[in-house]
Amino acid sequence: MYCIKKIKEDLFWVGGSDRRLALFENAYPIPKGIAYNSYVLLDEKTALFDTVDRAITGQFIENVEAVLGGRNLDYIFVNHMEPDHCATLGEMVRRYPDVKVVCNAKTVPIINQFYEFGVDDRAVIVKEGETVSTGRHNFTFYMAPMVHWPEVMVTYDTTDKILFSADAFGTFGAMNGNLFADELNFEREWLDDSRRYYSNIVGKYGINTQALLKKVSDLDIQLLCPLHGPVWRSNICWYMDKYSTWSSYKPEEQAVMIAYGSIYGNTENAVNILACRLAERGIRNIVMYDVSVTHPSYIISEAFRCSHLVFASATYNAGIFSNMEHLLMDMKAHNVQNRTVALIENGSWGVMAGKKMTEIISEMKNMTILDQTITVKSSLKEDQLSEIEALANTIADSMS
Ligand SMILES: Cc1cc2nc3c(=O)[nH]c(=O)nc-3n(C[C@H](O)[C@H](O)[C@H](O)COP(=O)(O)O)c2cc1C
Repeated sequence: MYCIKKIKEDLFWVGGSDRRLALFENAYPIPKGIAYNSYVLLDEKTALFDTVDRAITGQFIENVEAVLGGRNLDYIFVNHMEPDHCATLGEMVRRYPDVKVVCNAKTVPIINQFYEFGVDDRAVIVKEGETVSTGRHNFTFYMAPMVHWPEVMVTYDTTDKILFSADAFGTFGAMNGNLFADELNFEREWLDDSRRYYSNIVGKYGINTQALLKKVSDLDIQLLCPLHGPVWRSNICWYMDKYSTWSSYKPEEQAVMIAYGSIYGNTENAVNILACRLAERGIRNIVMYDVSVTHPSYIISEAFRCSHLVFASATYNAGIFSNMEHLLMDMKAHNVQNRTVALIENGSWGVMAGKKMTEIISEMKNMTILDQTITVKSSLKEDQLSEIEALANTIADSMS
């Protein structure tokens, strides 16, 4: 049976959710599932805004058919050609053989790479600022390269002030009946997953995201329709501000995140003591992660949130404990920058972790590494507690 939501008189959500998928992009855990949004407009011409992932094909086809109610599909607007949004494009073309595909020039070769149907004859190729009309509605296009593939564009409905924003403003999380963000406690229940989605999926492309935000900043947006997660009809500026902070790599909060890699527990013991000393200096809401337990996507997301990062690692085969090394390389790849960093290293015969961590972090932009790296030799001793106190003082001072 179809499962659709009416958004406006003539606009319907025809997407669906997957709560079985363990890893989004076969990389990122999604314990709360993922939604694939797609929208049908019933104007003088009918239009479909993007399609969905293969996993929900059956539901999607029923939804589109139900909304169209026997009408033909005239247009498919392709804002993004990643398979989680285009896997059912071929099937739509097969079912609606006269459909025109509205896309930009960069999209055409990608469609032809993924599909055999040959889009050239049916493509309506649009450029920045051009307009396509479906009757009452007029649509203008803004290119958003690398947010988060090169062909991405966003589509603005100048009639009803709706922005179809592709992957921008998306989030992990299945839709559980409430389609609109104002029906959810977004800040409490969704913001962390939204940040984790942005930082891991698009985070590398902050400059591109900033460019898109600039382009859409003058638009009157009454409705924000991303391809994942809830639809926004209020508080849109608040959410865009979050995107602005994340994409400019500014810390969202003055806060401390501690990540440690420990085999036998002595490095962990050192950061536990440091966290207690930080708390005594009035630092609240300290977060701490064991890099062997917590998936890096969560820690990267926290690095986008927090102003101060502490990395503590045992030495491992003359290098960094492997999970910590992986995390730091991942952070570098995601362009984490503008943070204050403190380091703790540990080893039993040739301590190398601090030097190696410094090398990786130094290659990241504008990272201030405090010159108070603490070296633990196997286990922390009484006479090193003053070093921990001193590091806690430095971190606390740099936060005020
Ligand atoms: C596989 C392996 C490789 C190690 N390689 C080194 C090394 O190259 N240099 C060193 O000083 N310690 C090395 N260690 C020892 C640990 O770094 C050291 O015991 C440290 O104190 C462990 O801290 P933890 O209690 O937080 O796990 C290695 C340990 C393991 C298990």
